[in-house]
Amino acid sequence: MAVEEVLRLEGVGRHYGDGDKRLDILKDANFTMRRGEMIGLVAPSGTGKSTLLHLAGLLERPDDGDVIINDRPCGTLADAERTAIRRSDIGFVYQFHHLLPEFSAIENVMLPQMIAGLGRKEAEERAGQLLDYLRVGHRGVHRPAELSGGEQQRVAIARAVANAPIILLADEPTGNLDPHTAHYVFDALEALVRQSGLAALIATHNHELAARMDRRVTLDEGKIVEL
Ligand SMILES: Nc1ncnc2c1ncn2[C@@H]1O[C@H](COP(=O)(O)OP(=O)(O)OP(=O)(O)O)[C@@H](O)[C@H]1O
Repeated sequence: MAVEEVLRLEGVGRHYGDGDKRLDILKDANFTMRRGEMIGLVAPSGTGKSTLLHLAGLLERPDDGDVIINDRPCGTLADAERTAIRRSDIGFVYQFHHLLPEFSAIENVMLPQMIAGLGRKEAEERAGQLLDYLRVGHRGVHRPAELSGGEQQRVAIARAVANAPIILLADEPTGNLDPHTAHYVFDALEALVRQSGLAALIATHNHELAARMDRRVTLDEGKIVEL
């Protein structure tokens, strides 16, 4: 694997159900993502975008082939090892923020760092910097319910990168926002990805946002195809 490659799907197959009910979502799917790349995943509903993100993020295992992260084949690793790689190397952003409602914005960004072993002071400092960078620092003491949709998503992005992952996987991160806010949140996400050198795979139905990414891929009969 070339040095800058951070993620590779090699001959990945994934199906649900068996017999008459078998649904092949991915079939011999191949894909490579390099450091610093921002890739749009644009495909019709139900074709397997979330499945692909779950496989790439080690939340699901492929039925065939392998997912290789930073040179490490992950398909047959034990659950504990997959969880460790997921925690250190991968950040997730979803359509809905999934922030913990009983914690403040800054605490939501501190928690993954403290779970990873960082002290409270250091975690708070990094969380504050990230929230400032995403222009939501002034809302740090507020709980998610007190924030706007765009602010909630910016906090969720800060949380996703809190442990400095190498890969960011996002499933419709602006899908729940009005067009203006979607652009604003995407601007913040893009700036962060560009500044940190992360590799990002972002599923979106928004063609304008997809056009701003370095590459676009789609799913076609179980294959990952460049657009
Ligand atoms: N656990 C499961 N068991 C059976 N079928 C499933 C399961 N998970 C997903 N599917 C099916 O696999 C297909 C792909 O689902 P997936 O959620 O990956 O699509 P998607 O492209 O992300 O869709 P959307 O854009 O609507 O979110 C769908 O037809 C879905 O119904």
